[in-house]
Amino acid sequence: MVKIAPSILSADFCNLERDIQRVSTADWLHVDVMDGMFVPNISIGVPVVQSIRAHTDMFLDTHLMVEKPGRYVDAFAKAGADLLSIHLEADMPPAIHAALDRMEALGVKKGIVLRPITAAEAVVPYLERGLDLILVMTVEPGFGGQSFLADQLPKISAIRALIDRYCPGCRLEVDGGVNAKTAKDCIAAGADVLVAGSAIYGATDIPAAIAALRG
Ligand SMILES: O=C(CO)[C@H](O)[C@H](O)COP(=O)(O)O
Repeated sequence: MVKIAPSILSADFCNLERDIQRVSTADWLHVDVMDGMFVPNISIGVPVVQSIRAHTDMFLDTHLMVEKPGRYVDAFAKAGADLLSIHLEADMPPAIHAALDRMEALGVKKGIVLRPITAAEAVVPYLERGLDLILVMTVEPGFGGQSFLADQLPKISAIRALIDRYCPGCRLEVDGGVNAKTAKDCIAAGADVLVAGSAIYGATDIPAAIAALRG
């Protein structure tokens, strides 16, 4: 069953509670945290996640686009994130493993993320530790509203094969430029969680847009 995760990066931050309610037919809420260092944009941080948690029961799928993400695992877990995903490019492998260990200790679900430049094989050292999610970026992280990078589809297929073999139960998420058309390609390649910002918040009929993404 494919899960749809609207990205609140495309919401109106002055009306965030309203915009979260508007996507209540979706499965997860995707929260993009950007530090202005790992990516050239700054979005939201711990206090906003804490406020969101107080206003919704939706699963908070929290994507940390920050350098040295291990520094923030405790704070986001305490704020109420259900899942934290961290970029493999954001620190050295021992520090990534330590951050994942910490998520496990805190009882928060754990994920890893790949920028478009990072090869599928980079996930291999993490597979047997029982990840909850692998996120493949299909745009350069940092901004919503970009075009889907179709050259990432073979990577999605390759990671699907690795998950099926070594990490069953791990979700495979795609983020960036996902719309009703590209969603079909992502699902065909093996994705089972789709993040979408513009395609959902830019639609006049949001429940219909969410249904269209499900296929
Ligand atoms: O992580 C992101 C950007 O770094 C966003 O979640 C992503 O780009 C979603 O926006 P859109 O669907 O408009 O492409």
